[in-house]
This record gives sequence, structure tokens and C-alpha cells, in this order.
Amino acid sequence: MIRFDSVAKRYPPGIDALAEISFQVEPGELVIVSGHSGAGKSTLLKLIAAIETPTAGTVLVNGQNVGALRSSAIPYLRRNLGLVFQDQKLLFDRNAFENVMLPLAIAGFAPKEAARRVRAALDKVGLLAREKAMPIALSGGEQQRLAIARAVVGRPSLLLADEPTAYLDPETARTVADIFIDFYRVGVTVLLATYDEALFLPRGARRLGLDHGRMTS
Ligand SMILES: Nc1ncnc2c1ncn2[C@@H]1O[C@H](COP(=O)(O)OP(=O)(O)OP(=O)(O)O)[C@@H](O)[C@H]1O
Repeated sequence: MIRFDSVAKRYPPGIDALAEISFQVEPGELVIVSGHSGAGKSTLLKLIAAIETPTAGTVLVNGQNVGALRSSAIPYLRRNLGLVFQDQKLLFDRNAFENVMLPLAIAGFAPKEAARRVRAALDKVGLLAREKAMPIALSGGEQQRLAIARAVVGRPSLLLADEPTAYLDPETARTVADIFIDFYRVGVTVLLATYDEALFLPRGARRLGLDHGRMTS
């Protein structure tokens, strides 16, 4: 499903964020990307989502060379991806239901089917009773669960998350981690970057370690 072949990423003016990265992820795997701050974890996820392009090597997602995609093809790639990234902010002037509805509205879903899917996604993250709440009225953990609902409402086969438990207390972090583990258990491929790898190690999960942009495991 994902394959990196000798991938490097250099940001201007010459910061080597990743070098010589090669690995493969099979459908249905849970892969924990770990490493110190600045190790290249976010960059690795951004290359998969075509937010960044590699400076060397190839990144294949479902057989597509995502680094070489035309910008018009990127929305089709993203339709199959769920992204829980720090910079994919919730819309604070829309309620919980509307935030999760947005990707389906953009994809042109019929309103009734879209509403059904939105409620199913809110239910999965335990927020069905809060569908009318504005994000500001939600706790940090609830906001993170809402971001997950928005990421999965299009039923992606691949879920990417960057530090999804950052800034959460241990109990809330456990709840959020369990949501990702549940998606893994129903067959979704999950790749996530975290400092807190102990939260995410169900049987079968794999660790991909980075150190200064190079793979350590
Ligand atoms: N847009 C950018 N422009 C220039 N340098 C960048 C950019 N994004 C990341 N970097 C640099 O690339 C390196 C890897 O960054 P990256 O964000 O991938 O690491 P990370 O492991 O996710 O770190 P953190 O855990 O702190 O988020 C760092 O040295 C960072 O400063």
C-alpha cells in the first residue's frame, strides 16, 4: 500500500529532513513512526499525503508515484486518506456536525447519505450527543476526537496522524489512542507519528524509528 524507495527530503536552504528511507507498509498494518523532535516524522507523513514532494527516491501509495502527481490528481489521492494533522484545524465558526460534514459536502455527497455518515463517524468517536456543539465548547480531547471523525468520515483505507495525543492528559490520550487502534482492528491501515509509542502498541503493530532523518528500525 505504501512503499518508500531511497527517499530523501531536503528543505531549503539545505536541511536534510530525511535521507535514504526505504520501507513498505502492507494494507491493514499499524505503523508507529517514532523519533526525537526534528527526526523527520511529520515530513515522512507529509510525503505520503503529497503535502511535500521528495527530493530523491520514490513514494508509492496504492501503486501511484505521489511525488510525481499533477496537482489536479492530488484531491483523488486525498479522498482515500484520512489526515489528522496539527495544521488541519477545525472550523471554529461551524458546529461539530458541520465540521465533519465538510469533506462530504466538498465530495458532493447527497445530503441525506452525508448526514447518515457524519452521525456514524461522530458515534465512532463518542461525540454523537455533541453534534450541535461548537468546537470552542469542546475539551481538547473532544476536539481531537472531532478531528478524527472528520478524517474518517470519507471511509479512507489509510489513516495518517501526526502526534494525535499531543497536549492531552494521560486518560484522554488513552481514549484517543484506542480510537486509532479500533480503526486498525477493522482493517484500516494506520500510520502515526508519536513520542508516546507505548500508547499504540497492540499486537501486530510495527515501529519505524527515525533518528536525524535516517531509519533506525
Ligand atoms: N517547511 C520546512 N522548511 C524548512 N525546514 C523544515 C520544514 N519542515 C520541517 N523542517 C525541518 O526538517 C526537519 C524534520 O522536521 P519534521 O517536522 O519532519 O520532524 P518531526 O520528527 O516531525 O519533529 P517534531 O516531533 O518536533 O514535530 C527539522 O530539522 C525541521 O526543522
